[in-house]
Amino acid sequence: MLPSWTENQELRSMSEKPRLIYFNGRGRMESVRWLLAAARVEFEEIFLDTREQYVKLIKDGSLMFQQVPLVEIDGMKMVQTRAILSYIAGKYNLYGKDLKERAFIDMYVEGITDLMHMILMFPFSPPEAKEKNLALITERATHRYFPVFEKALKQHGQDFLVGNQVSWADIQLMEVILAVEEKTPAVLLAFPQLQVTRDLDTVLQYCFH
Ligand SMILES: N[C@@H](CCC(=O)N[C@@H](CS)C(=O)NCC(=O)O)C(=O)O
Repeated sequence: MLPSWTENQELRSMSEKPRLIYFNGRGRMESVRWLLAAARVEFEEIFLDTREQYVKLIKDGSLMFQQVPLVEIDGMKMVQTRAILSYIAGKYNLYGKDLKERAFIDMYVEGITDLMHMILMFPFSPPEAKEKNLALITERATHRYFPVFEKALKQHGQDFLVGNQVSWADIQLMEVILAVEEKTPAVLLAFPQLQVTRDLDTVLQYCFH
């Protein structure tokens, strides 16, 4: 007899490709896709198209908090985006060389996540709040978040934020820069360092050398 879907999950071994289970959209899974791509890890995706598929995962006990993203990796069923990302960053040497570098990566990533959260929530804004919320994203990017990264890159004198190699923070930064630019195309005009980072070649050459 063929194993059930749940049993089948348990049979997946450490050597198999990570499997990403989420809705067919960027959302909270997009950073996981970016980070795995930066680490040159191939992955599989399952898109949840129906509520039944999602409810089945809950009934199977696959979703610790009844929420996705779910990532099956190294024999684990991981939920909570931050936990998933930090596992991948740690595993693939994208999480600094010591605790202090890690602390800076964490601070940068948390700041980026706060900005990204505003972008994720934007489509759910009621029509009358859209303009105001878009203006707030641009204002926060321009005055609170991007200046921090512009200064850090300038002072550091490297193409990456922490230490002397690419990290999780650089990958998340690229993702958020592109996401804000998608909404406000001229947003990088006052940030020359970030324009360099946005140029995929600059950071990704460290990932794909
Ligand atoms: N803290 C969680 C939040 C996950 C979350 O809110 N997921 C949404 C989809 S993006 C969800 O599953 N919502 C269903 C629910 O909360 O019942 C994470 O970062 O992964």
